[in-house]
Amino acid sequence: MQPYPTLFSPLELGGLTLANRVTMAPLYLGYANMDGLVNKRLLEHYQEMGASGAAMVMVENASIDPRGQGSPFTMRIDEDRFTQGLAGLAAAIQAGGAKAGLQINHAGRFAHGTGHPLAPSAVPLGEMVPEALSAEQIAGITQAFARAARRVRQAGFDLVELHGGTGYLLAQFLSPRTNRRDDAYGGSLNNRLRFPLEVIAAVRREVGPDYPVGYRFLADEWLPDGLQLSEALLAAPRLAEAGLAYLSVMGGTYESFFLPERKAQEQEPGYMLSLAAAVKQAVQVPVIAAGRMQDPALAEAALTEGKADLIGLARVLLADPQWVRKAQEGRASEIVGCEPTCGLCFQRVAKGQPVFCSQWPKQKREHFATRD
Ligand SMILES: Cc1cc2nc3c(=O)[nH]c(=O)nc-3n(C[C@H](O)[C@H](O)[C@H](O)COP(=O)(O)O)c2cc1C
Repeated sequence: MQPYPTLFSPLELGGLTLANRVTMAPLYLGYANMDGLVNKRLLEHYQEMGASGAAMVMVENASIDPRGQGSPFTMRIDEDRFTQGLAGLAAAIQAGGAKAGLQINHAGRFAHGTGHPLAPSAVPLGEMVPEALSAEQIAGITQAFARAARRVRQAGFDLVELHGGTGYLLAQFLSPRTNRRDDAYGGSLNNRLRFPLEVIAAVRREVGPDYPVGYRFLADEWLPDGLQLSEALLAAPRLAEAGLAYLSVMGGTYESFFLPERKAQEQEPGYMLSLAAAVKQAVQVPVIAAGRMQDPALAEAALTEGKADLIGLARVLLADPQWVRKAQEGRASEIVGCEPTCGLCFQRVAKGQPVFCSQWPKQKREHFATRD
């Protein structure tokens, strides 16, 4: 008998039929070269993820604007010339049987590079003071999101996801901490929602009414003066009703991840599940819960208890690409776990090195460890 019947039951998501409730959550790995193009390493990795048995694979964030690129090794989707390579990535995932999605992003104040990053307001980040966006620049970025979403569709992906998590630009507008504007884009929650809602509307116009648009949603910044869950629960239905296929819930930003109390929390199984459960109560669309959903029994319970509709696996699936098959075949005890105290993937991202997992066999680690 199937030990996790709900986990392996199908789900309708924005018009797509997913074979089960497992999705690969986006995981930036720094595999692109500085040209932002899809390369062999990316194809190889995502082909493996597409064949993992997960019903959907959401490819890590790709940059919609050179001034919004998270790192020099982030994939780009800000010009038509990137579409062809991305089409290969979509096909590689779909060849394994999974639905393929691509996450698109503007990193705002967390963008890398020289000069001033752009942000809703000039709120310092350490020594760096970002440049507050003008209304014209906001309109330009909104259009860049829409054009990027069109390229996602043209590349053959089944859906697009807007990155409103990790404290990137969409989240920066929603946050009372990073959005101190006194125009129509700042102040009240209504005003702080304006930019994300305009982006969703522009993307919808560009991709059409039937193409699924998902949203990575930061439900709590986990910072005293940041966006709190109580306010996020008012924002979530507004975003969802603007035409989203789902909300993929997360907590924390680059400014909270490394606080000692948050580090301990991040090592707990299902550490973002309570956020997903709260958001699920507030919206009508499906909700994805990620965050050390290592144990298939925990994933099954999250679904049967109505805390989430889909389970997102990021490091969990990276550590063991056989997770889905092992769970499905009653071999959960054989799953190779992501080690909670390891942090190697974060460390390599921070150093600009391509990520490998400490749990991988030596040959695979060496294969992915060096840039072409
Ligand atoms: C190295 C690394 C890169 C990540 N990159 C992204 C990303 O590009 N987009 C995103 O929405 N989340 C990203 N995340 C967050 C994951 O999607 C996920 O929410 C989180 O890692 C918890 O799930 P897990 O315990 O299965 O890894 C990243 C996380 C890590 C550790």
